[in-house]
Amino acid sequence: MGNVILDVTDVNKHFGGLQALTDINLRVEEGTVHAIIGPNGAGKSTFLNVIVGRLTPSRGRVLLGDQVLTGKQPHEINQLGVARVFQTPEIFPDLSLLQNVMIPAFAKRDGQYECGIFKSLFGERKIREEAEHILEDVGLIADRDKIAGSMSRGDKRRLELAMCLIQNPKLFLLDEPTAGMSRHDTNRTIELLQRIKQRGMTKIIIEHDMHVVFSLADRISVLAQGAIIAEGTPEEVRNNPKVKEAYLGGESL
Ligand SMILES: Nc1ncnc2c1ncn2[C@@H]1O[C@H](COP(=O)(O)OP(=O)(O)OP(=O)(O)O)[C@@H](O)[C@H]1O
Repeated sequence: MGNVILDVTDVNKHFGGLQALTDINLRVEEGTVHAIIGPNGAGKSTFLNVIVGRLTPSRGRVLLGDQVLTGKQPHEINQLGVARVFQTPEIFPDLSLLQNVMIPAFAKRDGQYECGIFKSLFGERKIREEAEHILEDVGLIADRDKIAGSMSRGDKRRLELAMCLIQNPKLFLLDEPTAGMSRHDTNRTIELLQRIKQRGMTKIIIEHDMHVVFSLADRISVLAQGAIIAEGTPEEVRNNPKVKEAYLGGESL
């Protein structure tokens, strides 16, 4: 294995009596796309929430490079280079698309969202140019002055991708990036993610759509009832009988 960027050791999470994650061990190699799949309620979102600091594990440790993430606040983890797109896009609905993409760049420069935009305008032009470049990349440049809240759901999700990309994260977490999208928008998003894959950004992607998973993933981990039941290349996972069993009692992927 090359450089490990994310190293998860023995992570457990319970909610009261419910064991949502059991002894999760996962290593993600720098520059790869690692998919996490599994039936509804398997623990996928819980796992992402542990990585980004929204949930504290009951036991275990998460490292980004040599930095310990466990116990840090979400904004601290974000500052260390972890960005995430959510199932429901988290955007600033009253601002333009361009402003939406510029804000995380100011926040990264100034250390926090709250005061970033009001701080010195030094570097603003550079940030604007970068934001425009990224809007072009995600196919939204023609709409840069539109109000974000007025865009379609698919466009909002692409906007949120752009807001993460401008941070140039070390690790990019995508929670069902194509959920609710038309086939056309899904394919555009796959193309976009393939393009950004070439830049070498490490990604973890949670996805139910196997077309998306098999188009993008270098490796796949399969979660079922809070435990990893299989891990390997897409071909290995596709042919694993335990995985077929976890999905609807043997139906093939
Ligand atoms: N905050 C919480 N409090 C209590 N139980 C929770 C909480 N969050 C998740 N759970 C439970 O933990 C289990 C794992 O949920 P999680 O949302 O991580 O699964 P998932 O694999 O992401 O599912 P889906 O594919 O449906 O999004 C479920 O049984 C869920 O009900």
